[in-house]
Amino acid sequence: MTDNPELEHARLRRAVILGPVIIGVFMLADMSLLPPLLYGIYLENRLLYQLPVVALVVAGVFQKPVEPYLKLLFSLLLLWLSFTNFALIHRCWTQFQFAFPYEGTILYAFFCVFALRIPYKYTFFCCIFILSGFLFLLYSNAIYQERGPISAAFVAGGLFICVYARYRIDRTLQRMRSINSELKKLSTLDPLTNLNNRRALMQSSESLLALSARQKLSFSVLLLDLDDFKKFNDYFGHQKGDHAICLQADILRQIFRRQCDVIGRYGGEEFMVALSGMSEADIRQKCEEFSALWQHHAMMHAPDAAHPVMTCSVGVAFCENCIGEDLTSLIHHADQALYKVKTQAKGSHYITTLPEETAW
Ligand SMILES: Nc1nc2c(ncn2[C@@H]2O[C@H](COP(=O)(O)OP(=O)(O)OP(=O)(O)O)[C@@H](O)[C@H]2O)c(=O)[nH]1
Repeated sequence: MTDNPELEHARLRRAVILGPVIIGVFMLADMSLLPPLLYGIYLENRLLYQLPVVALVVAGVFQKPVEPYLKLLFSLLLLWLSFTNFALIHRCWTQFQFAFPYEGTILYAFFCVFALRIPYKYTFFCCIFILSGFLFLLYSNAIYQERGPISAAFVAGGLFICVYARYRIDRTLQRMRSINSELKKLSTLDPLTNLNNRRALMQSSESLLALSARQKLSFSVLLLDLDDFKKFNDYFGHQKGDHAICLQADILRQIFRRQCDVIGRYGGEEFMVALSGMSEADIRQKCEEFSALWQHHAMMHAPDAAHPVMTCSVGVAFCENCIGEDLTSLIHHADQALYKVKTQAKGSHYITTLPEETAW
């Protein structure tokens, strides 16, 4: 199982190419067993009815527009191969009283279901059709005579194994996928706020910085830290503290709405935002909107805090041209800017423009 659809598709192409090779090998084996009288109808069946369809399917697998229909295509291929095989068995019997072997039916099913990975539901319906076709063939002609019932049981058993094994494989894959996505979520999300955790935040910010440098866009790092949060926690308790942290996350989501904006929890009550392609004036406006939203919520603060309601300080490192900048140094500049706000005017913001020149 892989999450890479390109790799999966390449594997499928290799598997489907294997199909005609296997049919070719079986043709050689069949020809060595068949009475020469049957060569004509055998070759007609394989070369005129089966191989051209297999070749069409192989060609189809290499066409992008066919990709969404591959499951259906492989199911139709399985039905076609099985029923043309039944037609051959029928002709060999009615024209020459020769009981052509039926085992190929099971091999076609195994190949299409497991190598070409026809999903369980498609497999189920295909196998019902194939088994019905085989039973009809068997009981409308006395091809395998007294071995008829055991042949029917063999085909039914083979097809049942196909359906059941495919069902188990699909279920296991489904469970693995959901466990995988759960693990991915756990490894990238902060459980309290559902924002990026520090690891994911750093990764996404690094990618955004690289992209901004390539596209010659501006890049900014914002560090946001709730003011006097220790006092808030001490006065109202940790649960209320958690509530304030979640509100901070909600406010950040409301302010930084673009898909490319990276928001995450940097640690404790400190958050970080990485923005691309925004002017210094845009950033300033965002910081003001952010403070205004905290004012709007008017969350009561501890009596000994700097402000009567909860506020948040913001330190920003802004660079118009971020080619050659590295994230750690930008975070360091944002942290210094935040320190200035904390020591001089909690609840406001400070922007450090790189190369350095500062503005309140
Ligand atoms: N409730 C809660 N508190 C947290 C969490 N993470 C960190 N804290 C608290 O956040 C507080 C941070 O305190 P400080 O770093 O001293 O900062 P501060 O009190 O906000 O002071 P200034 O930053 O100078 O305004 C500590 O009391 C931590 O226990 C959390 O997930 N939940």
